Amino acid sequence: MTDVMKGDALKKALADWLPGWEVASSGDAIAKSFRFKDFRAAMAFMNDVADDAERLNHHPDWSNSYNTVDIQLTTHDAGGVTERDIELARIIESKASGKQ
Ligand SMILES: C[C@H](O)[C@H](O)[C@H]1CNC2=NC(N)=NC(=O)C2=N1
Repeated sequence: MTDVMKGDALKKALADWLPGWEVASSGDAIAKSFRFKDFRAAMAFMNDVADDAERLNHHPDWSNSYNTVDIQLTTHDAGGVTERDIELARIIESKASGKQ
């Protein structure tokens, strides 16, 4: 199983790779809120990411309200943030870019 990332190592990974992502208050997840043009754009984004989540067998914890999608990523099996979350977050960044 992949190692859980914590503390400064996790903060550095976010600073280096994932602008706007933060460690959730629980410390067990990384989080970012995305805002799109409208509800349809938010749904299109979620469907787009869903295909990658299935392919990776790694799924976001997320919610939608109109044009906003709040995302938390954690590796449930490991009980914290792992490289798999960083990988999915990077995909999410690329899918969101230019659409917000
Ligand atoms: C059985 C199945 O492989 C696991 O439940 C997968 C599915 N998707 C998952 N997604 C996430 N985010 N964390 C997991 O630990 C996880 N585990």
